[in-house]
Amino acid sequence: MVLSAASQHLLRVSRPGAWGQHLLKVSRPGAWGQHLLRRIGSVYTTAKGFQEKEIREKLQALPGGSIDLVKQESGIAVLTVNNPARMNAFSGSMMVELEERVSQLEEWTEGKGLIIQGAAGTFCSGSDLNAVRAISNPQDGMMMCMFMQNALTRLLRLPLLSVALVEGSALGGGAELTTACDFRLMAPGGVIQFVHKHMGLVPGWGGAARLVRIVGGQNALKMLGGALKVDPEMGLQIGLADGVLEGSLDGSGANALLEAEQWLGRYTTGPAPVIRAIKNVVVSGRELPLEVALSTERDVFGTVWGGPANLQALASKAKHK
Ligand SMILES: CC[C@H](C(=O)O)C(=O)SCCNC(=O)CCNC(=O)[C@H](O)C(C)(C)COP(=O)(O)OP(=O)(O)OC[C@H]1O[C@@H](n2cnc3c(N)ncnc32)[C@H](O)[C@@H]1OP(=O)(O)O
Repeated sequence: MVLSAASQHLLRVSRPGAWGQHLLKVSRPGAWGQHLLRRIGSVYTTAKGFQEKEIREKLQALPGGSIDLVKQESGIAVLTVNNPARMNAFSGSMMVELEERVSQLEEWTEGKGLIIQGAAGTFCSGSDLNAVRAISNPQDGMMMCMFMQNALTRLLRLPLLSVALVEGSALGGGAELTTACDFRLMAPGGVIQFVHKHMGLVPGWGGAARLVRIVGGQNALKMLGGALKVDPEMGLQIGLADGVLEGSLDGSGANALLEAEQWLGRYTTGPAPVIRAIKNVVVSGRELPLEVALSTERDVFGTVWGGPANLQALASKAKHK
């Protein structure tokens, strides 16, 4: 089997066994998520021609809106794409803020889940077209593309179970953002649409690569080639949507967010180290070559075997003579 350069790199970086010694020294299972991210690292680095400092400064100079993050005691964080005057389109500074929020979440060792929503009852209409015009030259466009691919890849790799709560429109880069979550929940009337063809584009934030892995090549081709408007019914049918919400009775987003938290709660109830370990073994199974994934799974197993949750479960299930 011919391994890609990336897989060969991964095998070198994470040769089976090497992680075992290192990970067994890792005291806090939560730290494992950071370890995995560090060892796999960002997709693009300076060594690969990515001039992060320069593009970050250029994006920062394109203001508007915000990316708001609330980390709750429950272990579920809520990230809000907040630019309602522009249908929550991403300004340049919002792209920088997204990366900063991902960094905060990478350091949040008590976290178990993440819900991403848009402000004012709509999700996100992609890049702010005004910002896009300001960086429409090839060099800046490629750097923005790499900046967002790095941020969204790290988002999907977080040791948190993540949900995109799609109310209203998720268009272009907004559609791509939904694919950087583990799950998508759609509210009645919600639409996910890869409008890139209408812009003379293809996805650039990694949305095509992730979409193929979610819905398969044929469905991805139809969605991109036809710029299909995926509603909740179609989303369920093709596997893009993992659930459809009852919807807000009063039109506010509050009920939808509560519904999404209740849905996510089915999968995040339990000790944070165990929930985070579950996401980590799925990330490695999803992204790493089999033998590396197996040894990674063993290493993660080693961080919870005999841990507080395991010992407590054993004690409670011990057969009392
Ligand atoms: C790799 C990602 C890719 C890239 O970076 O190249 C992109 O994401 S490109 C952007 C792709 N997104 C779009 O093409 C969506 C553009 N917006 C729309 O189609 C509509 O606005 C829609 C369907 C989201 C909402 O339509 P509606 O009629 O309900 O509202 P308006 O169109 O009147 O929008 C209200 C207000 O928001 C402004 N707006 C909406 N989307 C954007 C955007 N992406 N960039 C900048 N501004 C946006 C719109 O201009 C209106 O502003 P106003 O000042 O009131 O005219």
